[in-house]
Amino acid sequence: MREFLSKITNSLDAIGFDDLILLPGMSSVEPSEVDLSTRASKGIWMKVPFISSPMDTVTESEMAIAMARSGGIGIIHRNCSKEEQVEMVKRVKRAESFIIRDVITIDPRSTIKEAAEIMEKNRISGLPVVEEGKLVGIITGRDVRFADPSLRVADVMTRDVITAKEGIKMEEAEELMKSHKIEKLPVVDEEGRLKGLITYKDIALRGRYGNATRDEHGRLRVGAAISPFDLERAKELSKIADLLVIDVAHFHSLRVMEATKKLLKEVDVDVVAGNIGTYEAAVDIISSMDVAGLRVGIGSGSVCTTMEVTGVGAPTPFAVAQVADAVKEMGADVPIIADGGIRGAGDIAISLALGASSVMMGYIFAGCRESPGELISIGSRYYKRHRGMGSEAARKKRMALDRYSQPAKGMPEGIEAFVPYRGEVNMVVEELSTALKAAFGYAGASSIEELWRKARLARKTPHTHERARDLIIPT
Ligand SMILES: NC(=O)C1=CN([C@@H]2O[C@H](COP(=O)(O)OP(=O)(O)OC[C@H]3O[C@@H](n4cnc5c(N)ncnc54)[C@H](O)[C@@H]3O)[C@@H](O)[C@H]2O)C=CC1
Ligand SMILES: O=c1[nH]c(=O)c2[nH+]cn([C@@H]3O[C@H](COP(=O)(O)O)[C@@H](O)[C@H]3O)c2[nH]1
Ligand SMILES: [K+]
Repeated sequence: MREFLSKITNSLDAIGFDDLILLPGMSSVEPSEVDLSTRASKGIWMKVPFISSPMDTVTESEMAIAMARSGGIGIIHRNCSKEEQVEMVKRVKRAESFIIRDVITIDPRSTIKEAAEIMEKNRISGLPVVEEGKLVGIITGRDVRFADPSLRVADVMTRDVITAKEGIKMEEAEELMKSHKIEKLPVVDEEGRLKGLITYKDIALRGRYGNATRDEHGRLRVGAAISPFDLERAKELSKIADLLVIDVAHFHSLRVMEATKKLLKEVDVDVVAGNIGTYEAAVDIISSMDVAGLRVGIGSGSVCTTMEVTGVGAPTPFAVAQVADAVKEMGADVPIIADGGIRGAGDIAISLALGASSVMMGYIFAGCRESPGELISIGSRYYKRHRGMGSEAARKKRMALDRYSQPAKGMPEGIEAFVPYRGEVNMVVEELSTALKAAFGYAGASSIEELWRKARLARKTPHTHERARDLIIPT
C-alpha cells in the first residue's frame, strides 16, 4: 500500500477546454434545423443556452434585459446593497410586459407642470388620471406640451377613455388600439378601478423579440445572485426574480449547505446551487435538498486566480462531466450550468456535450455594450472592464455595502482585466448560436439532449492542429 504515492498514481486528469475536441459523427441534421432550447433551471426554459454571470462588470439591468430579449437569461450580481439589487431586478421586470401592473398615475387636481415632470422623470408618454382608485381620464405628452403649465390635469385630460377588461387577449388589445389610433389602453374592473395598462410599444416589442425568455405575464425573466447567509435579501428577491443563484466559491461546504436548506424552506422560486466541482458534491446536494439547478466549475474563470492562489480547482469540463454523471446515476432532474473559462462556441459545444444544459459566461458578456462600464480605447482597439468578484476591488466594495459579508478568507482570488469590445448582446448571441448549430450539425445532434447521447470527444495532442509553417496570416 503506497498510500501517498497512490494519490499521484490514482489521480485524474483535470481536463480543460483546450485538451478536448468534439468529433464529427454521422449526421442527418442541417445546422439551420438545430434547436438550442434548454432549461436554465428546472422551471425556466430558454431558447438559447446562455446565461450572463452575476458579476458587477457583467450583469446589471441593461445586460439582463438584453440577455432575456436574446433568448437567454441574466443573473443580477450581489455586489451592491439589497435595495440596489432589488431595484435592478424590478427594472428588468418592468422593461416589457403585456399588462403593466405598477402603473404610474396622476391625480386630476395636479397641475400640468407636475404631469410633465412625472412623464419626463419616468420617461413615459402618458398617464392614466385616477381619483380614489377609479380611472377618470388620460393625459398624454401631446396634451401637456400645448397646455398652460398652471392648468389642472382635469382641465386638459381626455375624459371618455377607451378601456379594456381584465383577460383581454394581446391580439384584441392591438386591434382596439389600432382602430382607435391610441397607444395606451387602461385595464379596468367592473367598478372602473384601474387594474393595469397596456401600451402599444410593449406589444410591438413582443413581436420584435420573438425568442425572448418571458414569464407567464409576458415580462422578461431575470435571475438574482444571493448569499445563502442573507436570508432577508433572498426572501425579498424571491418575490420578484424568476430564479435565485447561490453565489459562493465553494458550495460543498457544511455551513453553506445548512444555510441553503433553511433558505429553501423560505422561498418559493427556483434556486440554483453552486459552485461545485465534483461528483461527491453533486451527490451530497441532490440527496439532501431540492435544488432547481447546479452551477458547476471552480477556478476556471477568465479573471480567476483561485487555482494559482490556492492550488485548488475543478476545471469546467472536468467538473461538468462528473456532476452530469452524478445527476444521471441518481435519476435526478437537475439542469447543470457550466460556469467559467468559456471563450467561444467551441467551449460551449464541449460543455453541452459533457452534460451541461446551459453555460454561464462572464468574459464574453463583459465586453458587450450592455455590460456596466465605459468603453476604453487602448491603442487602436476598444475594451471594457472585467473583474473577478473575489478580486481586491470587488471584495472591498462588498464589504463596505453588505453587513452580511464576512470574508471567508483573507486573500483575493480574482483580478481586474480589460476584455475586447464585442458590440451588442443580440449580435454576440446570434454569432455564438450560429457557430454552435454548426457544431451540432457535425456531431449529428438536433438538440442538446441528443448531443448528450451522441457526442464523442477526443483528447488533443500538441500536434492536433498544425498549420503549414510558411503560411502568412494577415492581421
Ligand atoms: N466559481 C469560482 O471558481 C469562484 C468564484 N468566486 C466568486 O467570488 C465571489 C466570492 O465568493 P466567496 O468567497 O465564496 O464569497 P463569500 O466570501 O461570500 O463566501 C461565502 C461562503 O462560502 C464558503 N466558502 C467560500 N470559500 C471557501 C473555502 N475556500 N473553504 C470553505 N468554505 C468556503 C464559506 O462558508 C463562506 O462563508 C462570488 O461571486 C463567487 O462566485 C470566487 C472564487 C472562485
Ligand atoms: O476564482 C474566481 N475568482 C473570482 O474573483 C471570480 N469572480 C467570478 N468568478 C467565476 O468566474 C465565472 C466567469 O468566468 P468567465 O469570465 O471565464 O466567463 C463566474 O461566473 C464565477 O463563477 C470567479 N472565480
Ligand atoms: K464590463
